Amino acid sequence: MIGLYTAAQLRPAEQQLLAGLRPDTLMQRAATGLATICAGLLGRVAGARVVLLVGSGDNGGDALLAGARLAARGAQVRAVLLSPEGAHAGGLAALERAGGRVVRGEDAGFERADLVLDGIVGIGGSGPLRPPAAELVARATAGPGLLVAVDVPSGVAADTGEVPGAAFAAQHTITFGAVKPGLVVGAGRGLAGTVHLVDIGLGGVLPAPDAVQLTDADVAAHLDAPGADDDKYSRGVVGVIAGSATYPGAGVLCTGAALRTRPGLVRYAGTAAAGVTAAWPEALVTSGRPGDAGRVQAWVAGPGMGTDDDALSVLAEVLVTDLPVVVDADGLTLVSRHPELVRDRSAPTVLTPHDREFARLFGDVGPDRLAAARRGAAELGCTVLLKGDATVVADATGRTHVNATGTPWLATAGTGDVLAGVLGALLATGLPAAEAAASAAHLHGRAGQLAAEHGPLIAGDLVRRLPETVARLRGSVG
Ligand SMILES: NC(=O)C1=CN([C@@H]2O[C@H](COP(=O)(O)OP(=O)(O)OC[C@H]3O[C@@H](n4cnc5c(N)ncnc54)[C@H](OP(=O)(O)O)[C@@H]3O)[C@@H](O)[C@H]2O)[C@@H](O)CC1
Ligand SMILES: [K+]
Repeated sequence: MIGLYTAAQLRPAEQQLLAGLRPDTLMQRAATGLATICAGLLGRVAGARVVLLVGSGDNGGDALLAGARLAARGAQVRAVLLSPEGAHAGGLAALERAGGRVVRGEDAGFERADLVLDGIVGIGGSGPLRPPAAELVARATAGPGLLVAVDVPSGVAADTGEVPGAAFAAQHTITFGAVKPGLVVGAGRGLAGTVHLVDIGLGGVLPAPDAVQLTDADVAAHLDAPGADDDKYSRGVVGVIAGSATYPGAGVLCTGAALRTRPGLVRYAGTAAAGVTAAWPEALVTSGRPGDAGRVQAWVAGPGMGTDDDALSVLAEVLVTDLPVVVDADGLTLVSRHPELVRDRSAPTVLTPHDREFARLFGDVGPDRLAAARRGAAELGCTVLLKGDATVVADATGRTHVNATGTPWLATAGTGDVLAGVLGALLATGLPAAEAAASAAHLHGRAGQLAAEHGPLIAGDLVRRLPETVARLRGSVG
């Protein structure tokens, strides 16, 4: 698991660690890591042209100290100071001792730079990047140099990923102590590039993280192979309510995804029964009501089920049970009209909205996607899986996951139906709702990445690739 930490969590941890150390120890560690990674990115340091963008806080100090190390190895380092009187004195002295130069913006030589290091603002930033900084960023990023952000790309809110104005669009972000949420979620994710974490020794003093990202190993732990004592019932039976006689596709995809994730038993109830059974003879189907389907351990309800009164009564029948339920797509539209169906439940419910569905349920998502998912989960006492470039899962206690897998190719019809089926299969095994939802998002993203290796993908490709995805995840942990 990778912990994500806000500035308010990091600062006291840094102070606690510093209590037993020389005051500049952490900055020196940060700068050493920064210079080492920049050197690796440059390949050849001697003669490389490096430009530093330097704000007046410690973020600028990091850039200056790393620049000094690169200059000492023969790089031609120029520093542009946004506020000459405020620049970090120790960093400036070190840079000049190593042969680096302070220049005006117009003399920076951005057009010939090999690497631009953004030390304008880090976790101390607030609000949109001010005009002088924004203008410098625009000029620096128009050149050919590799764009590397120190700790956080300037203009990105470290805690949330909000980007309220201009920002440094980094190809790499070298971050210190812990990954910040803003590097992996929301608009900030798209500006951070590849994130490199430099250990500055905070490990023993960090509190519980603000949010976490699952790794392949975390998810593989939930995908164990059947044991000798397992039968088709003990693996968790999923019930699927999706699709219709006219549009059976959602039922076919959702049922297939559930079968391909945990091939135990999948029951289908609804008017797409004939289409589902034609595609998946392994599923047990009924064209009747959910109550006619037989016993299940979890329900998935919603994809393509419609939003009329019949659909509402079917959804209500499932939501009054004391079983875990995933509500997706049309089911979410119905819940937005009847939130009490979810609020009154005591068994776990997972809602899986995209932004427009979320807005109908809880109001606009806004720029802080972590806060939005938590707000929705608290409001209805459920787990919210907010789909996006980086899907966010929050439960009613505020525990939050940010998904780390996926590909833009997943933005195609039917992939949500597949995710719902995967999630239902994991929920039916008895996993807590938040773990099931976060693991499903991870697995779905990995299936998308695998399918995309073979060219443009459609939702059915995800279903086909699920067994291999599961095998790879399990294989990755030996
Ligand atoms: N703490 C530690 O132990 C360690 C910390 N480390 C490093 O320190 C960094 C945090 O340093 P920090 O606290 O000095 O804040 P920082 O990010 O440099 O920002 C302050 C500057 O930004 C400016 N500014 C603000 N908003 C702005 C805007 N919208 N647009 C433009 N400017 C804006 C603000 O200007 P002012 O408001 O003062 O005029 C001030 O100049 C952290 O990210 C990491 O890199 C590492 O070395 C590891 C050890
Ligand atoms: K920065």
